[in-house]
Amino acid sequence: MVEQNGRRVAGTSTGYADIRKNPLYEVSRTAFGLGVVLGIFLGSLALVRLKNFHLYIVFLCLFHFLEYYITARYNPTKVNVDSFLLNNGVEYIACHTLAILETLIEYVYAPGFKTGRDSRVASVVVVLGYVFILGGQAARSWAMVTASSSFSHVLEKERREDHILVKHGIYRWLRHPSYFGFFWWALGTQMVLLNPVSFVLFAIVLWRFFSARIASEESYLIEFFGNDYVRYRNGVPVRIPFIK
Ligand SMILES: C[S@@+](CC[C@H](N)C(=O)[O-])C[C@H]1O[C@@H](n2cnc3c(N)ncnc32)[C@H](O)[C@@H]1O
Repeated sequence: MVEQNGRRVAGTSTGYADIRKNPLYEVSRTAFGLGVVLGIFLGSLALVRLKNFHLYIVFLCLFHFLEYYITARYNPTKVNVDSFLLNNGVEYIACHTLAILETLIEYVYAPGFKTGRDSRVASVVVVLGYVFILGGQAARSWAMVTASSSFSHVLEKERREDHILVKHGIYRWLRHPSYFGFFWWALGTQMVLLNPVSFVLFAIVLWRFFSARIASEESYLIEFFGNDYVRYRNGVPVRIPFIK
């Protein structure tokens, strides 16, 4: 934290964003685009039957906006246009495209099922889905704020000077809170959409991804922090099923 015009500003304590990696026209265009899509889907909510689909798009826009915003605010030296995570790999785009297709196709053939009005079980799944989305987003954002300059969207393979082992805040209860948040957030999106096929697909793709990612991330963290990290790893769970 540093003082700026009498205000405590968290982000600037670690330096300034590199303007060359954050072309203003591109950042403003992307943020504007996300805002427009969010506005259209939120604004038309009252007019449509498929409300959960509209809310899914709203939460998707909010997620991508927050990825950039929190990085810019709390980790400014690492922020760049990719921090929106809109280019989050082919699998990510394919999964969301399939999820949208599944929603629309099933809506055509089983509109009652898709709107969740057919059964009590469906209503419970949808409510639980919103809990996962909100809880997952909160965990991810909180992790990014807590870890600040130790957080990076790209896996660090060499230790930087300002990289400290984070064990406080949400990291006290969860070893990989941003992955935990993303995992449950993404499953929550498929629950509110009542997408059985995409739910299974998301679970498999995300589990495989995070299982491999955590294994390689932890081998670097042990290299960086030695026994401190081993002790931390032994005491704090991940809370993604079947990942120790
Ligand atoms: C995308 S961030 C994810 C952080 C963490 N895995 C999580 O889910 O909140 C990846 C970077 O965070 C760093 N990292 C992960 N856990 C850390 C911790 N407890 N303290 C400091 N850095 C950590 C890794 O070195 C990696 O470069």
